[in-house]
Amino acid sequence: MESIIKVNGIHKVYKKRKSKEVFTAVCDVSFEVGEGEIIGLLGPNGAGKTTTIKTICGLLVPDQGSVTINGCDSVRERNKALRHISAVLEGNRNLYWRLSVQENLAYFAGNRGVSKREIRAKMDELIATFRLGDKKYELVNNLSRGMQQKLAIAVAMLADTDVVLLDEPTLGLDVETSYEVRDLLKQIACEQGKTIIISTHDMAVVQDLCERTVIINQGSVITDERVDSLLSLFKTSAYQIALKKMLTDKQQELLERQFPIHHWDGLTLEVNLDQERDIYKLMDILKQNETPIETINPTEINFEQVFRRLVQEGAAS
Ligand SMILES: Nc1ncnc2c1ncn2[C@@H]1O[C@H](COP(=O)(O)OP(=O)(O)OP(=O)(O)O)[C@@H](O)[C@H]1O
Repeated sequence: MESIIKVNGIHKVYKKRKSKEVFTAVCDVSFEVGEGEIIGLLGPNGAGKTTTIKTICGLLVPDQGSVTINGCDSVRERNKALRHISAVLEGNRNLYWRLSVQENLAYFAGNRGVSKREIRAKMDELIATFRLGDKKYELVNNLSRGMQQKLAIAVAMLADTDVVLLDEPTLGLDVETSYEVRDLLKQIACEQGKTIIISTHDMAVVQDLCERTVIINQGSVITDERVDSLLSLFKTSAYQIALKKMLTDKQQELLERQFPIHHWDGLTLEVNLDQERDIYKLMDILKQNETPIETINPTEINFEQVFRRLVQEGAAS
């Protein structure tokens, strides 16, 4: 697959104006994205996701390294590179709140070079796709956060670029709207073959939409893997154990020190184990503590657990 985005060892340092302190936000980040690929850019708060996205879309200039979009350098050939990109940064803030849905679309269509002949058809198509028909004349200010977010994504689709960058597209949305936005993104990705980078904390978005994930922690890439391989890598090692009696705090602490227990719920605990033999070790400890096991079941691991584990391992190494 041809790579349309190449991020080559980018490094970004922020300098605080007053104290002159420097802070390395991103350090030697490299990854590539193939044409039509959807990747999830993940990481805990402050990991460097937004800095990476802003560097890709030319809003920040890296201190070292480079980004190329379709072979164009994002600094030296900025305008040429940016022609390929649309971005939704910080959600609905890129909209005019005192204009209606339709007026926003018309304004941004003109702004992004959609020809006068095409504007009407393009607006109608996006209003239908994003199910904004009954809000067409509503001021953005009066829309719900979910509607505003849908409009922000629709605006990003106006220019019909090959690459779409989405920073936290489902942030602050209720479950239902989050599903709807996910479905719309899936539709756009499948039907239009766009290359999409989604920066998010929402693991369901990654599991549902992305083929691959680049995980950043403390400014560096810790994983660049297909989502399905990450899931199967950890699959067999997740267990749910139901106990017949509660553990004392001390026993619980002892177990937590030895095993990556990610969930306690009264008599049930969920644990991810590196090797099958660790389950016997854990059973042994429970037996020594005279805590009988009611049931023990391998569980289907979800992407959230995979992510947490990778970040914890990264922090520990
Ligand atoms: N303009 C700035 N000046 C100084 N430090 C900054 C600036 N912007 C970001 N940082 C710092 O750089 C680090 C990376 O920030 P960034 O916004 O890229 O992280 P993020 O992964 O997007 O975080 P979040 O998920 O919380 O949005 C953070 O520690 C942040 O405080």
